[in-house]
Amino acid sequence: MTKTQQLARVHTRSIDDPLAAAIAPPPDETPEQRETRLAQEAEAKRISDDIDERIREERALWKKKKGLFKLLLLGQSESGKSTVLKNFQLNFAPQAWQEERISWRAVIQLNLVRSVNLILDALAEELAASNSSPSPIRPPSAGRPDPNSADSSPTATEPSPTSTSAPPAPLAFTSKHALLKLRLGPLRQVEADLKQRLGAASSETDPEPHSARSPSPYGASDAPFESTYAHARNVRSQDLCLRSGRSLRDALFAPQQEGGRIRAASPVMGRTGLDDVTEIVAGCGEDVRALWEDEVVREMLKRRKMQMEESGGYFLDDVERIATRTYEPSDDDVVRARLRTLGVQEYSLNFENTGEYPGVDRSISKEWIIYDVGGSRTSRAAWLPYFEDANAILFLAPISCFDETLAEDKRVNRLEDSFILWKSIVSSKLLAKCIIILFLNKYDLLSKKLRAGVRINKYLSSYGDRENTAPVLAKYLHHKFRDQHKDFSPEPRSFYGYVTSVVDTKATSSTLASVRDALVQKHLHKADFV
Ligand SMILES: Nc1nc2c(ncn2[C@@H]2O[C@H](COP(=O)(O)OP(=O)(O)OP(=O)(O)O)[C@@H](O)[C@H]2O)c(=O)[nH]1
Ligand SMILES: [Mg+2]
Repeated sequence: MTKTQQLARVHTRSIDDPLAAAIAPPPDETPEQRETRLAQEAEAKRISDDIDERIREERALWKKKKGLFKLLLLGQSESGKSTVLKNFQLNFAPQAWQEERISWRAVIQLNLVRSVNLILDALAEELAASNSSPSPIRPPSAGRPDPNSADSSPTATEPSPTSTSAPPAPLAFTSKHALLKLRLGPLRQVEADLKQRLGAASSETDPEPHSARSPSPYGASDAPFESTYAHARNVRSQDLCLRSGRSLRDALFAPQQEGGRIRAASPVMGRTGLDDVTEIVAGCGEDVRALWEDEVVREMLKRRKMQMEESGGYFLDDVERIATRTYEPSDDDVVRARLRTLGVQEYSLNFENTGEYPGVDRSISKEWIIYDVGGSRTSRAAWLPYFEDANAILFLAPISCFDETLAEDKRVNRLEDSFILWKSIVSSKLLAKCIIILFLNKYDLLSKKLRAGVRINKYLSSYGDRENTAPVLAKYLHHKFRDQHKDFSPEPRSFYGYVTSVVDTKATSSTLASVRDALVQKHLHKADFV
């Protein structure tokens, strides 16, 4: 057959066969175009093979996971779920923990910088207000003590704002404060760049759309999953997806989402690279310390009720250690670092160097799957699909929050929200066979708050005139949660309740050891009888 006859046959076939026609190269293709086309086809095939391979891997993993012990961490946002996950790794997979510790540096830097910028925002407002008032800012030497010198305090020469009912004296800002604000200006760009690098999880909240709210926070149903489930269409897709990670870093550092596709957190930053960030933060260390230790700034924060020490990712007291060029996070830093969880994060915990339980299936004693979830109200619809498969639930109720409201809905008291969630979990038929463990968390913050004079019965009238102390409130709440567990569980089951401060890694270590023992024993016991 001649070349012309061959071409004619190809042409005829392509007319007969629309698929062949669609994929046939253009008749007038140049050698360069052909090269580009072949390269594109090879790349498309590589991507397709990759996807097939990933599907095969996922299937194999899923088969393997079917027999594994699955623990679900549940509770409202900022209750301490991810902190518990970190404690699990610190205790039971220390080698993996050490390998990943350094990756937390950017999160800790962001936590520190975010706190500084919050203070600077407040300072900027105050300075703008005092500039427009009749008594403008004074230079530090204008007859007033330097607020930074050890033996002087602006409040020492002024009546205390709380001692009389008269309006408090204006805050004694000086040009030093304006200068600090100016010199710490670069931290705004650092915050923006770190946020860009770490993705959506690095922003604290996304408020619920008003349209998703009923007049009462939970409507008539009293079931947080159902009411939020109904609003699932309003939820951003990233709040509903599962991200699995074999490492803690993968599980906690949520990748960014773009048009439904997951993109790994970019190693390339905005205007400042990671080393530049460390450099800038180190350069600002001295000024951050001066700002944080300044008496006028402290008074300003007090008047504005900004309790920096109680917010997640509090590192201001550690600025001297963190704002250095050679900073490496300690175990405690990583445990205290705050990064919001988006969607559901799957983490596979391989117990290193821990004793086997004699006669116990290796899958229960050596490897668990832990699901860490985003706790904000809009994220809760994503929990439901994991209920069916869960062997155990660890529920966190932060008990220091009796006088606080949810970040996503200021009308809802946080303790009340925890009770409603707890009730719906213990009464869920899907979870009837699940072992449920309760952590009454943030006991350290509760003690601090009560020592500072906050009255419990002002927020919790049922508390009556019981002693206004942390042990008494913890016991009171323990009984309340236990009673709900007893009254609403679809079938009788044991109650495990612990009072915890999960940022205290030493105390948490022994709690987790007994939790693990209880879970393994209970799981086996149940397996014998089903
Ligand atoms: N002082 C103190 N801080 C705690 C305790 N538990 C958690 N925290 C801090 O509270 C913040 C929130 O904790 P996370 O573990 O991130 O909370 P979460 O439940 O995972 O929150 P979401 O991911 O938003 O659902 C972090 O900065 C923790 O360090 C505690 O017992 N005491
Ligand atoms: Mg979390």
